[in-house]
Parts: sequence; structure tokens; C-alpha cells
Amino acid sequence: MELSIKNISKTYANGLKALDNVNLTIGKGMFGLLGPNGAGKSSLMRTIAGLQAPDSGEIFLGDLNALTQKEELRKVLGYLPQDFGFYPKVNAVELLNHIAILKGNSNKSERKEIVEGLLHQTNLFEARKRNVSEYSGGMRQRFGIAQALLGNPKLIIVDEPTAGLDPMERNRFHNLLSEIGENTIVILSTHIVDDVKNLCNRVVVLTSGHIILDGTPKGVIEDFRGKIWKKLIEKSEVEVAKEQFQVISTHISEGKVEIRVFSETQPDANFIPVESNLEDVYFSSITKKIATNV
Ligand SMILES: Nc1ncnc2c1ncn2[C@@H]1O[C@H](COP(=O)(O)OP(=O)(O)OP(=O)(O)O)[C@@H](O)[C@H]1O
Repeated sequence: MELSIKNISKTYANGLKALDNVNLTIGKGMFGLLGPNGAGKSSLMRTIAGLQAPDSGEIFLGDLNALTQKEELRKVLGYLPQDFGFYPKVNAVELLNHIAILKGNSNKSERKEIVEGLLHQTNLFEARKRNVSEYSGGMRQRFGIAQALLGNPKLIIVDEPTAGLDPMERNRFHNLLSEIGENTIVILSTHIVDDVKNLCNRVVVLTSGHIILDGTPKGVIEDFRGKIWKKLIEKSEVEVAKEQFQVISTHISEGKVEIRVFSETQPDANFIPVESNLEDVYFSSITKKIATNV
């Protein structure tokens, strides 16, 4: 089954065009959607989840028309929003059971089995009697996945799931997601490049509502091979360098600044070539976009 997004555009009431003719076909596995703040990622996720209507375009999940068959979509969609906002003062078992009923499961013993299975899968079984409102950030995220998995979804959308998680929780969350990605379409929307590098078999970069990069992490890194350069400069030289070169990142190193630059050819004799990584690719593509917008 594939998710097919065709010519999706969205302009908000204030005139802001958040999505500009987005086209994507997404198959089983982990799909990484990267983009800076305000790129349109959440707008796209909400549109796919049926929470807001686009101005134009079509979205199909297999044969199902996601924009018109909303009830049917809800049954096969798992959605973990950026922020749940409110957690009721009930324990995890009660809340999952309640959500399972809302998703249409009317068989009590089957529900019990499914809920317990999900609590085990998300490592929350020990904490199942605690109120979800008292969970830590990582536990909430795992609870979010548990609720998203109710009803055996065919499509799972997770919007910036690891922001604020400590490395161990993040790792746990990654393992859980990649397990799920083995037989489901999982869309991971984030601005954390490492999450995509570690997990996804496809990466798409969105800026200002446009797709500016699409490929496998390996493939897009390969495309940038030989085009990323670095040089150590003084702090006082950074501003000039930014005017002169397409600087994609700066790091303080032993009191000086290491700049990484995108360039088809060696920018000057003091630059040395470096192995490109996904972060270079991401920052090059978004800075290039910004540069051409000016
Ligand atoms: N309801 C709304 N009304 C008006 N403008 C909106 C609305 N929702 C989002 N926007 C604007 O649309 C653009 C895209 O926002 P969106 O939340 O989709 O981006 P994002 O890529 O998810 O960003 P972030 O990483 O910060 O969550 C932003 O400029 C945002 O301010």
C-alpha cells in the first residue's frame, strides 16, 4: 500500500502559503520529513491526518480517498501530534482502553489483550497504573506511540517526537519506531537530522512549503561528495566568510571557528575537503534555498 499526495497546496487565512504544490508517493518503511521551523511540516502532517483541508490536491492511502473518506481514514491512521496539550488524570490502561473504544473496538476481552500488548511493546507495562499526566516526557512519547498503534494502523504519523527526550529515551523511541516501520508506512516529521539519518530509508526536505530534496540518506550524501569544504578561521572573520562563501555551519574549535562550506570547487587554497554527512546536505540545501530566495 502507498500513500499518494498529489498537488497539495494550503494558504492560511492570513495569506501565508504553507504548502505549495506538494507531490509525494510514500511506501512502507520509515520516511523522514525534515525542514526548519515554519517549513510547513506540521501543516502537511495535519492535512494527511485529515485534521485540516488543503485548498487543492488529493491524498490517497491505497484506494482510500483520505480527504473525503475521513471515517475510514481514522480507522487506519495512527497520529502522534507535536503536542497533545492535555493529559487527563487517568492511568495508561484506562486511557488506552478508552481510545480503543473510540477507534471502534467493542470487544472487551480483545481490547484488554491489545492494550496489554501495547503497554509491553512500549515498555510502559510497569507504569500502567500511573496517571499519564504524571509521566515523564519520554514516557508520554511512548504512550503517544501506544495510542497511535491502536487498531493496527496502515499509516503512522509522528510529528517531532524526540524533542526534549534524553539520549536513552530517544534511543528507546527510535527502536520502537523502526520496529513499527517494518510493516507500516511511518512518516517522521522533525528538524533533528540525526533522527532521520539513523532511522529513515528516505529523506525529504521541505522549506517554505516546497520539496527541495528527496532521496535516500546514502544517495543524497553521495550527491554532495567532494562539495563540502572546511577551514579554520578567526571569530572576527566569520561575517566576511558568510558573505563570500555558502557557509553551511560554524563550530567553535580551540578558540577558532571551523566553517563548513558548500562549493562545487575548492573555494580557496586554505579549504580542505571533508566527508559530507546528512547534516551538511540538509544545511546546504536549506541555505541554498534561502540564498536563491533573496
Ligand atoms: N493556523 C494557522 N494560521 C496561520 N498561519 C499558520 C497556521 N498554522 C501554521 N501557520 C504558518 O504556516 C507556516 C508553516 O507552519 P508549520 O507549523 O506547518 O511549519 P513546521 O514546519 O511544522 O514548523 P515547526 O518545525 O516550527 O513546527 C508557518 O509560517 C506558520 O506560522
